[in-house]
Amino acid sequence: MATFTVSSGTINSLTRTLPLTKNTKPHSLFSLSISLTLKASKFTLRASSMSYDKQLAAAKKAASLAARLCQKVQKALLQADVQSKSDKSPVTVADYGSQAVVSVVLQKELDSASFSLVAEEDSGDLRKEEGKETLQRIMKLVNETLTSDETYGNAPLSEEDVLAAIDSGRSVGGPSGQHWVLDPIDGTKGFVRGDQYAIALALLDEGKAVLGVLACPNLPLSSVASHNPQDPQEKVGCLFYAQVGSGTYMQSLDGSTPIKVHVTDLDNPEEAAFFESFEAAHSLHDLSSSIAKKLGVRAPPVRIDSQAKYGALSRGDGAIYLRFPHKGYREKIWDHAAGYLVVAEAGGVVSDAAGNPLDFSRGRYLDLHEGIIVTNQKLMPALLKAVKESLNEKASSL
Ligand SMILES: Nc1ncnc2c1ncn2[C@@H]1O[C@H](COP(=O)(O)O)[C@@H](OP(=O)(O)O)[C@H]1O
Ligand SMILES: [Mg+2]
Ligand SMILES: [Mg+2]
Ligand SMILES: [Mg+2]
Repeated sequence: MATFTVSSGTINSLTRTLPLTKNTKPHSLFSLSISLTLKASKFTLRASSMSYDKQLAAAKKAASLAARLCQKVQKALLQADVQSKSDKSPVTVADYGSQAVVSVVLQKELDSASFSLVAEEDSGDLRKEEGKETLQRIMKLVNETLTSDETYGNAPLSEEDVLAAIDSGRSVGGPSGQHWVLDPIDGTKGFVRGDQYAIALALLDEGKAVLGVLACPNLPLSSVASHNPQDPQEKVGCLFYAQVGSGTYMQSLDGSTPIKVHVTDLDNPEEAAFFESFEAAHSLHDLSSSIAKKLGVRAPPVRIDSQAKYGALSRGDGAIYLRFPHKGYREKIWDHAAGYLVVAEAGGVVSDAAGNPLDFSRGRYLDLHEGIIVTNQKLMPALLKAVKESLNEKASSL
């Protein structure tokens, strides 16, 4: 016989919402409690037995193929002369191409009838007369990438197919059903400089992140701090992935055996290294420096682009990630959903500056208090205190 356990808190909170009167008989309360117990148990069983293995395999394949496309474009971009480097079109080609590849792969691998994708790019500019040449280049690149995987055979996509694949990313997401969330190139500025960038893909189910995949083509497999750029194994890039309740894993982008990763267990903030955006326009470096000073952090900040920061933190390269955008900026869900789950499943904590969890259920934007802070459970109380003090000082100096 199966035995069910349900916390008394669940029953208490359920009974609180029921209309109990003076006339409610003890035996009816008893049967009510039994029926609630069974209902709650059914829910628990369903939630814990939910597996996203099939979606995870599809997401890893999609992100790895998109990474292959981006690597090719970045290589050509870095070899180009100065004049064509200032031309923004290679970046555009890679952004759109990556989005098209991920969309096509997910729809080929999974049930396309219920497919919903919330993604950064749309095809508006490509449908204009001046976008025609760029669209041709994207189509060629997407077809080359897809046929490099033998399972997709030789059925090239038309321009219309590519446009439709990009536009499937127009979903508005929300609190019900399943939605994929994609940033086809996160860290565009890093991509252009030849630095870090990521293909970030997450799955939301009923508003919660349940899968997170980060392909980081320029992130070394060993720690950011200790890696040896001469070692060819260091050049293959990393793939992080997490499924809710199953931990976070990392493998090389060329498919090495995955290893389970965990955030640092450091409890002394003085020894912590902290990450922030490379771009000062994306995060207030002065504010993070004031927070780090309060915590006694000795090392200088590690500034890298994209959600590669979440990946690096999930394996303990650093202990803290601070992100404080300038006033008025609204964060988008594709800039954080995948990174959030990669860190959370590796034992870390991600919250806004007031300690609230991130809420991915409200559509394309995240509504936040001030900024995003990430660290392990031991350091979070001290970090929250330092953040609060620094924000108060900043407010009183205005
Ligand atoms: N003024 C701003 N403040 C904060 N974030 C910004 C910003 N302008 C752009 N961004 C976001 O910062 C992301 C890059 O983050 P990071 O600084 O960690 O590399 C960008 O993602 P894209 O490169 O996908 O557009 C973009 O969404
Ligand atoms: Mg982004
Ligand atoms: Mg992007
Ligand atoms: Mg962008």
